[in-house]
Amino acid sequence: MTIKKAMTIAGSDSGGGAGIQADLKTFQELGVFGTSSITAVTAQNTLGVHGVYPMSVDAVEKQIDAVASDIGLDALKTGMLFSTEIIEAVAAKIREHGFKNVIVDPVMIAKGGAPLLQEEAMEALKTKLLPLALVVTPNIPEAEAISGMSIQSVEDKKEAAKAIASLGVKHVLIKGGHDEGEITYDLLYDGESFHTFSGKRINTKDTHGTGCTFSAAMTAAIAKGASVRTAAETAKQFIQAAIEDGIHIGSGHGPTNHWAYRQRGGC
Ligand SMILES: Nc1ncnc2c1ncn2[C@@H]1O[C@H](COP(=O)(O)OP(=O)(O)O)[C@@H](O)[C@H]1O
Ligand SMILES: Cc1ncc(COP(=O)(O)O)c(N)n1
Repeated sequence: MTIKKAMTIAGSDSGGGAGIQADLKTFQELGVFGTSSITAVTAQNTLGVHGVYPMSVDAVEKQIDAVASDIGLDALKTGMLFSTEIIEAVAAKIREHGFKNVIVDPVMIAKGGAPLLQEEAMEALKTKLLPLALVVTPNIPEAEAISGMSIQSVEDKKEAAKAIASLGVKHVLIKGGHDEGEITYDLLYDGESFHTFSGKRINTKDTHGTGCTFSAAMTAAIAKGASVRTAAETAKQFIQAAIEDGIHIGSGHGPTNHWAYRQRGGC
């Protein structure tokens, strides 16, 4: 049996619901061996972010090199990258090692409002990292920030997806968690056509780490050889199960249930 491998380059969430922790749990549940390069340590729980401690560029680079030179990877995702320097270092390492299946989750702000990406780092994200990505998975505020457009309708979402694709990323998946309505719609643009993934919106406050979990599930599926579209379908099912079968941890915005998808028979 050949084990497929995925790497996450992201921040650590001490509360276990988002960041590196969410990514590794998701990789594990989908049968993929997970590795990591930690970009920042956050002191975080379900009530919010209590501290952000970025790693040095050297530490981020060495973690990537250590994994690449020995273990290798079939896909990699990025999450919280925090600064221009870290983004530039990660982009350079992606090019140096020739990593192909790169999924960028452009994490900017935690649900409680704490910044996880410095404002001035947006330019490096757009010009250095996105051109190397197979997929980028912004939520609606992130898609607005990257495209510079306001998103009020499905047509706006499509225009924003096209604008983001023009930065050089092959697939744009705009997540619909921040929309309103009984159904969530996630929109995938592959440079030619649009495809929508929908699910029942769950009325819950426990959505901490949904974006990280979604992009990690896509990364695991792509590591196993799925197309971007099939990977998005898997990720949608994974996150739907994880939100529906909530585990109610902590007194604020709790994490989702990473076991749920496999317990329902997915793998
Ligand atoms: N309340 C909810 N019920 C069902 N699905 C949700 C809910 N909130 C978010 N999702 C789904 O979770 C995934 C992450 O979405 P989103 O919340 O937009 O990302 P982020 O965590 O990056 O802000 C998407 O597939 C979205 O449709
Ligand atoms: C270390 C870290 N990375 C990412 C997020 C975003 O979480 P979400 O997926 O809920 O937007 C977070 N809160 N903390």
